[in-house]
Amino acid sequence: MHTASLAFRFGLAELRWITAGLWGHVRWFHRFWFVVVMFTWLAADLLESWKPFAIVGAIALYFALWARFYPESYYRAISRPLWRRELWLDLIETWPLLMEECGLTSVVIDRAGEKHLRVPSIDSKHWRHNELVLAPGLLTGQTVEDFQAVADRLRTTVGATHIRVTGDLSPTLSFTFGDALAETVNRGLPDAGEPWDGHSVWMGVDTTDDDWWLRIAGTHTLVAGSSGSGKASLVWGVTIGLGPAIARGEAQVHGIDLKGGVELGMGKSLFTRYAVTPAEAVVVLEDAVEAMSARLERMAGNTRQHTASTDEPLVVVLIDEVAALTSYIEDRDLKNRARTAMSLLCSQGRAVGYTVVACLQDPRKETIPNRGLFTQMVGLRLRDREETSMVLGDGAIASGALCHKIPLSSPGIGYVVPEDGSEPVRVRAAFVDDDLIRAAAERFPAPSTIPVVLPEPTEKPRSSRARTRTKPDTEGTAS
Ligand SMILES: Nc1ncnc2c1ncn2[C@@H]1O[C@H](COP(=O)(O)OP(=O)(O)OP(=O)(O)O)[C@@H](O)[C@H]1O
Repeated sequence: MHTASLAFRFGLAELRWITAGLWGHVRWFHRFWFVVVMFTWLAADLLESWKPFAIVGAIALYFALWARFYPESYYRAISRPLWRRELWLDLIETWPLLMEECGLTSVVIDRAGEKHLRVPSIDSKHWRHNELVLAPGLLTGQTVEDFQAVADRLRTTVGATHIRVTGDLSPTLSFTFGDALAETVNRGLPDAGEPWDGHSVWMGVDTTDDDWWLRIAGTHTLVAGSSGSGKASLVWGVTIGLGPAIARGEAQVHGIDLKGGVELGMGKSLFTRYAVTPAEAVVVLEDAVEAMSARLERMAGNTRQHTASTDEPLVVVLIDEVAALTSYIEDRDLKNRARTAMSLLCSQGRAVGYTVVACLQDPRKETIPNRGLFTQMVGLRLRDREETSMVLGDGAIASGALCHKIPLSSPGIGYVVPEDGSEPVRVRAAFVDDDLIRAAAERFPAPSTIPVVLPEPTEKPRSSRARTRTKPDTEGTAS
């Protein structure tokens, strides 16, 4: 009895699915359902048979079953092309109105005094996953900036979730529909035997649902994001992504955690060097500068580009909350030494396999004076337009990289501006949980660690001012 009731409920659920599928088809074909019904009716009448209805019904049922049991192939073969076509037809129908409403048309008066509305043409169009990419032709006197200025109006009218307006001489409009980044992406443990290309690590997905690979070697990366924006996913994404290379000795990560070890402590064994205080951090940075200089000397005249190997590994200096080192500490000497060492690493380390990945919350010039030496920027959620501009630049904002518009509910989402200056890419970093960090630390420990040895405190030479102040005292004693 119980089994029969279960079977009945299962059958009912299936029937509901299939009916929904059939209804979906009726909706898809709503533009010409009348024609289908008329032709079927006509055929049935001519043949004096019910068979045409049965054939049309069977075809609809076939598609409904396909959608039910093979939804992915159905989506690729049927729903997506139909949806794209419908959207495109709507867009070209409303394009002149859209251009006019956004102030992108112009009026010309011919010799007879008649007014003619001129509308930017659509010179080309293609789809890239869920992105519709259009290349409108500019009217005389128009610039790409004219399109960038009304980007948000274009986006909302078209019904897209995001828009990027890029290009120097002519604009390219990329409308994103749906959000491939809406769902959290989870990171898994990399395969121990996974070969490493020596350059990049997998970090998550981009807006077209492609893999996002962050370049690490040959570039210095600054990650900026407000509190809770998901910087930890970046920090651990880089470290765990390099895990197999760390375990093989092809990469070393020197971890500097200026939150006192709260962030990096859990995966300590992944780091070849590990520092939690400003004094230790400065030792790590200065030692890295020294080793980098030695490598520079070794490479001079032999090769111009470093290749990561077990003899000469890629060294990633990973700094969480870098402002605590370059700005917030009171010890001026440490602050200046840290700034100098970071500047040297950033200006000379790229070609010889020394690279810096630094995270911070506040991207102002005062907190990170050597910001300009970072060649690759990742902007997560930021507080305002000004902060976005500081991290990614005004050009990226105009192209649609709006870090200050990333909602609080989307940690890990951000924009990357690669060092080649190409267009900003919207990305979502894969989420890393504590269990994964522990598992990675266990599976990919650094083959050797180098302890951070603080120099013995030396007595400071007394300044002339100090001497002046003590003089009356001495004199007083003498008298
Ligand atoms: N990539 C991600 N996908 C989904 N959720 C995430 C992601 N990264 C982080 N989160 C969630 O957001 C919360 C805050 O993230 P995280 O600790 O990384 O922020 P943060 O920028 O490092 O903040 P703070 O600077 O204050 O330490 C986490 O507890 C986690 O639940």
